Amino acid sequence: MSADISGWRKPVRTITESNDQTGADVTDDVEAVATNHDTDERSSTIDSAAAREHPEVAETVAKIKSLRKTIDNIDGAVIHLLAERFKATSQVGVLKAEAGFAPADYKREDYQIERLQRIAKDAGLDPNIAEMYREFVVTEAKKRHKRIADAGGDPGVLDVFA
Ligand SMILES: O=C(O)C(=O)C[C@]1(C(=O)O)C=C[C@@H](O)C=C1
Repeated sequence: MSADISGWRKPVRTITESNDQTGADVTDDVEAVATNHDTDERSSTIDSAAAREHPEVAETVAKIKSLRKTIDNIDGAVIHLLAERFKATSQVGVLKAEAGFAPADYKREDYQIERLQRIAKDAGLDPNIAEMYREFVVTEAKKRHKRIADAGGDPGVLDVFA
């Protein structure tokens, strides 16, 4: 069974391109600023074509493209780290199910919250982002613990267990 990720995608979007922006900032002067009318979110495709068509922003496009390489490297590393984290928590889920422990351990979670808040502040990261991350991974880990327990400790119920 493969994971159903359809819920993670944005629903069908009605996007219209607008070339008649009147605002003062650079993006408004650049063509192909599209607006998603479901969310009112504006979007600009920043690529080589944009740089060719708008030489006045070519330097900015080049800087963004360079930063995107770093962003892609970081995203790849984060996915690898998440894979290792979920492999470890799934093993914890099996051990908990076998021993009859509940999926959650709130004392452990309190320690994790305090620790990650401290690390985030030291690292110059908004602690709210650290908490959003923690809440996401721990909630998902507990859902998997429950699925394993409901299957009598069999991790085979998970889509991926390595
Ligand atoms: O450490 C545990 O007991 C786990 O089950 C792992 C984990 C986590 O994802 O870090 C998940 C659920 C618990 O409430 C606490 C922590």
